Amino acid sequence: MGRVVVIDHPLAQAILTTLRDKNTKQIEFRKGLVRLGRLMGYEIVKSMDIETVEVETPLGVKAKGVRIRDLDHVVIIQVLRAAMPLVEGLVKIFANARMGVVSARRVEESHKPGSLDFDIEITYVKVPKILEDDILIVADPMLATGSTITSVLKHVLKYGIPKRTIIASVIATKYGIERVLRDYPFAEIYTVSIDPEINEKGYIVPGLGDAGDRAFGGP
Ligand SMILES: O=P(O)(O)OC[C@H]1O[C@H](OP(=O)(O)OP(=O)(O)O)[C@H](O)[C@@H]1O
Ligand SMILES: O=c1cc[nH]c(=O)[nH]1
Ligand SMILES: [Mg+2]
Repeated sequence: MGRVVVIDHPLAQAILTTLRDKNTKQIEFRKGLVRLGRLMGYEIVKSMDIETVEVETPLGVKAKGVRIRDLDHVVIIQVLRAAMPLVEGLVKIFANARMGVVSARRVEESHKPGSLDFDIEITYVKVPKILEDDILIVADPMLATGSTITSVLKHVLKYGIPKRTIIASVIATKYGIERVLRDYPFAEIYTVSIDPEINEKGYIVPGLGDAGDRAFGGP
């Protein structure tokens, strides 16, 4: 069942503020995305099923604890290229995840007057088999028009239907979210902010600029 989670933890909001700042340089920008990936991982874990277990400590006594079974069933897909640092953070939490990549590009020339949407060129897809117990996390820091993520999901879900489908984004828009949930009503969108606008070039406003260019130093 679809839902939207805005991570309002002050640390996440502070890191996002650094990312938005035009004076933040490449290395700090990438580090910020890594840190947000880790925080997003914590937030996603909060929604996972937990079972109670018992272990024996070196003192020979029993201690009650928990096990998060879902941690063994995570599949992470990174959308090249801007998702790479975000995924570096996510795998610190989901160390055992099976992983895949999709290379997607917004075709800037496809932007038509009167429509926000872009055609998406997908040039490489490598996705592991997705099983019914899996939690699928598709990472892409920017969810602007939703053109990219809807195209990516179309490809990825051919590899199997998971128990949950999570989009891990940093900034989303209302337009993009509605588009994703219209096509994939079961999707769960995690984000740090929902920004109010998309400009005529398809950039989120106020946004943070071009995430790929800022993380990797140019187009
Ligand atoms: O919701 P949308 O309107 O589709 O926009 C979001 C996409 O735009 C950017 O990709 P871009 O094509 O710039 O590739 P890059 O990550 O390599 O820079 C970003 O990384 C998202 O994938
Ligand atoms: O604002 C935006 C929109 C899409 N992709 C980006 O990198 N930034
Ligand atoms: Mg880009």
